[in-house]
Amino acid sequence: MFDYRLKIKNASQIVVITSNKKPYLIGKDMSNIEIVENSSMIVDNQGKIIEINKNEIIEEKYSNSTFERVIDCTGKSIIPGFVDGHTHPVFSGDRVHEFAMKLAGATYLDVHKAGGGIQFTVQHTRQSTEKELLDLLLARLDRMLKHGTTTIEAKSGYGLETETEMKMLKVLHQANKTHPIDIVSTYLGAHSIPKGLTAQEATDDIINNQLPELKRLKELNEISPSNIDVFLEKGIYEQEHSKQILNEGKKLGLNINFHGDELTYQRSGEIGEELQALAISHLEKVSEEGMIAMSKTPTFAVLLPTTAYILRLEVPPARRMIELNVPVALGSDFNPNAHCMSMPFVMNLACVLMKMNMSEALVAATLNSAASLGLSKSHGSLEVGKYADMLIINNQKWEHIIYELIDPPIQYVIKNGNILIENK
Ligand SMILES: N=CN[C@@H](CCC(=O)O)C(=O)O
Ligand SMILES: [Zn+2]
Repeated sequence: MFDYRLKIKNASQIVVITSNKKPYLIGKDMSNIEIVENSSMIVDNQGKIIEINKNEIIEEKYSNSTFERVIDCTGKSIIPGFVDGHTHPVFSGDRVHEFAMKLAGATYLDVHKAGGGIQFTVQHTRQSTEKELLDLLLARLDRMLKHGTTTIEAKSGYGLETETEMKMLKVLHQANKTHPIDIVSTYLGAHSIPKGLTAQEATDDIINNQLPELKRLKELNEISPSNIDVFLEKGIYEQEHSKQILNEGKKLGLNINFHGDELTYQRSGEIGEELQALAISHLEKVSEEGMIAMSKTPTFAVLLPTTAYILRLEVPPARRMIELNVPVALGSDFNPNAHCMSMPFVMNLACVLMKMNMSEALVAATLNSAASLGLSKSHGSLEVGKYADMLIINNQKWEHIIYELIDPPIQYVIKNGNILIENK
């Protein structure tokens, strides 16, 4: 047995984000991240950071200690592992044919109304076994890890009835036990109105059938959802039904974390404050009042620049949100519509399309996305007592993770102090 699991030495920069246990950053603080230069780090045998300090101090203090692994980070920089705040990774069947339709001019709702989109994925996912879905998910998690993601939020939502929704939550529960990526799961039975039902009938099914089964299986420890979600949208779950569903979930102890104001303005920010939502995703069409409401709760804005990019939509007003002190997080929105598993690409889009600066994008993809999942006590920054989830970048300057498009220089992916990916 070694004294410690890992020593990182001689890093040009360790981007700790913050060192005073702030649960998340807002406003100008998002641009002032903390970086410790010419530094080293010690990780204990539980995978937690016990010290980050200047090279000389660590060398002297731990000169008689033994380490399972030592990595010389001369000329390299270190950032926290990414926390992807919004994904839909459990599904079968791809939708590459719809990508062609959209390139030819079809909108998301055109495809949806023609029976494609979510409905297409629902048909395929209902037919897949738990094992098939788990295998697909594990392969996707491996790909996310290669891009530096160490924690994700992940939704159900391609079942729209009790059996398949619970199957998806079971798959997420199993994957969380077997895969190194930490998964925070979200119940999204209200992702679309199932074929043949009205919105009222679908709402009743969720409240009377799906949520009671969710409660039962959660008590049996077969599933572990932390959040409840709805797709609050015109012609899908509109305001009254969304509020009813979210409130029922809240009664079961789930955090409210929903899709809002994506294609049309639906008072999402205002509803978020009313229901004390933890997070709202998308927000392309949010109002000024909605943003002010979100800053009060506070409710995290989980922004998904891949959606606007793929669907050629307006981007959400990230700059105004930051000015108004709304806590801003980022997610890949990985799903069969926006097939993106790369948080470096998401951060690049956030900078180029939404005009965030690189520090803001990094905070949004680490500490703030962890906080949007209630995890920032243990994840999202490199602070003493937190898990050593981090990426070693093969460059002295951490910004290369955003600047180098497509193939950024991630040399190591480390989770709980264990080296999971080591590139030459
Ligand atoms: N907008 C709703 N849900 C997903 C898309 C899901 C799908 O098209 O399969 C999203 O966040 O973009
Ligand atoms: Zn989504």
